[in-house]
Formats: sequence, structure tokens, C-alpha cells
Amino acid sequence: MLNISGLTIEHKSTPLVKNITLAVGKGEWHAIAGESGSGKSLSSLAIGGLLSETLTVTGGAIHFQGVNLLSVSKSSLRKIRGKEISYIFQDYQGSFTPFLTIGTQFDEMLREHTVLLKKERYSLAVAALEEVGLSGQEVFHRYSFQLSGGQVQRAAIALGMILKPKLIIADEPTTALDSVTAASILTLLKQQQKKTNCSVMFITHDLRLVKKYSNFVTIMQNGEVVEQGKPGDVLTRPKHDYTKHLISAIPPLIPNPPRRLTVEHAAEVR
Ligand SMILES: Nc1ncnc2c1ncn2[C@@H]1O[C@H](COP(=O)(O)OP(=O)(O)OP(=O)(O)O)[C@@H](O)[C@H]1O
Repeated sequence: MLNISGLTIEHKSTPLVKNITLAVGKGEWHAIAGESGSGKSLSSLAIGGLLSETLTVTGGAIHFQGVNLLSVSKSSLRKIRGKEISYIFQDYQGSFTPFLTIGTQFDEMLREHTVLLKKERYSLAVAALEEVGLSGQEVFHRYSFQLSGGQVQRAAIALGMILKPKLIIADEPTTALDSVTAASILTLLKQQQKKTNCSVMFITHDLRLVKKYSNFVTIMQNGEVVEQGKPGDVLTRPKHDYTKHLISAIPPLIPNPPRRLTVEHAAEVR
């Protein structure tokens, strides 16, 4: 499905992503984890040709369904983006512009990639919004700043999946949300993924989310891949010191659980 090999990205001759290689299989939820600045976002932006002009890809290839995305024209890449590969970003600034209604942005996407009539585009957008648990007609006419963070991300998933892409790149899609909303968003993404059997590239710094949702994980540090494998292996038997460090930094769910209280509570329950 997606094969990144030897990808190197530089800023003024300084390498920021260094010779990384990873593969995302069909229907796989592949997490890319690592601390801030490790190169996760740049690597994912390079796939869709979304790197800023100050950055240069100086090496490697990104094969998507057999085509090297680094050698296709900008207009072909625009067609692939949205229809075959879609992005879900951290917040509305990434997924939706605040200057247009949600509906206008759905309509633009459908106009660019389909031959549907206006009425059909409207029906499809409303149905897609309903599918992610939103009130379709209402949300269609709203601006992103008139929605909660969770609603924006539901709408972003609806937009990201409306054309049934083969690959969804979700870059920290729940970082700006509380943990309950975040869990519902990731569950929704997982359900949608199962329905279409698309692949997900999931960028996160939260190893708890890696464990819960992904089938494969790539750990990055300072622009390099340091470890890859199944989360069950990488998180329980990490080989690299950096992975060990990341695991040791996971905050416990209950810091210093009150022992006496737990015992008393257990007695109460009994
Ligand atoms: N446009 C840019 N120009 C120069 N350097 C950049 C640019 N964008 C990112 N960088 C640098 O590249 C490195 C990797 O950034 P990247 O955004 O990929 O990290 P990340 O792992 O996604 O971090 P985060 O989790 O904070 O999003 C960082 O050191 C960052 O400062």
C-alpha cells in the first residue's frame, strides 16, 4: 500500500528526517510515535506533497500503490490527495478553514473529485456527517468555530472518509481533546476504518494510544526510525534505549494509588 524508503528531508542542508524507511499495509493501523520534533509530521506531510517550500526532500522514495509520489506532478498529487489519501489534523485550523462553512468545504471536496450534481453533493455530505453522529443539516451550515473540538474532529473524519480513501493520515487527531472525547473520536475512526478496510497512519506521542489502537508501530527520534514492530512486542520488550525511555515516561493512570482506600473499597464492593 505505502512504502517509504530512505526518505530524507532537509532545511537549508540540515537533515530533519534522515533516511527513514517504513511500510503501511492494507487495512493496517500504523502508529508513528516519538517525542515532539522527532520528524513524525514532516514525514507524513511529505507523503501528500504538503511540505513547506523551505523544506526539500533530498533522498528516498514514497511509493503509494506502486507509484512514487515524489515524482508525480503537483496536479496529480492533488487528485490523489483527498480521493486516495486524506489527512485529519489536530485541530480545525488543519482540517477546516474558519472562513468557510463546513458544508462549503465538503462541497468543494466533492466538486473537485466527483461529477455529482449540487443536490447529490449536499445529500452525500449530510449523510456523511450523520454517519459520524452529527446532526448533518445543522452542521453543514455551521463554521468550524461554532462547533466543539469533538464535533470538529467528527466532521473531519466524515470529510476525510467521504471519498473512501485507501489511506488516512491522522496527525495527533485527539491531542486538543479531553480524554473521553478523544477515546470516542478514535473509536469512531477505528469503526470507519473497519467499514472501508483503509489503512491508517496515526501520528502520536501517546504510547497508550499506540497500544490500544495500532497493529504496527514505528518509533522515531531526532528524524530517524529507531525501532519498528508490533506494539505488543515493541512496548513489552523494547530493544532501543529511546523506546525504553518513552515507555518509562508514560504517566500512570492513577499516580500513587491510595492503597488503604483501595483495600477498603474492595471490602465495600464485596
Ligand atoms: N518548515 C520548517 N522549517 C524548518 N524546520 C522545520 C520546519 N517544520 C518542522 N521543522 C523542524 O523539523 C523537526 C521535525 O518536526 P516535526 O514537526 O516533523 O516533528 P514532530 O515529531 O511531528 O513533532 P510534534 O509532535 O511536536 O508535532 C523539528 O525540529 C522542527 O522544528
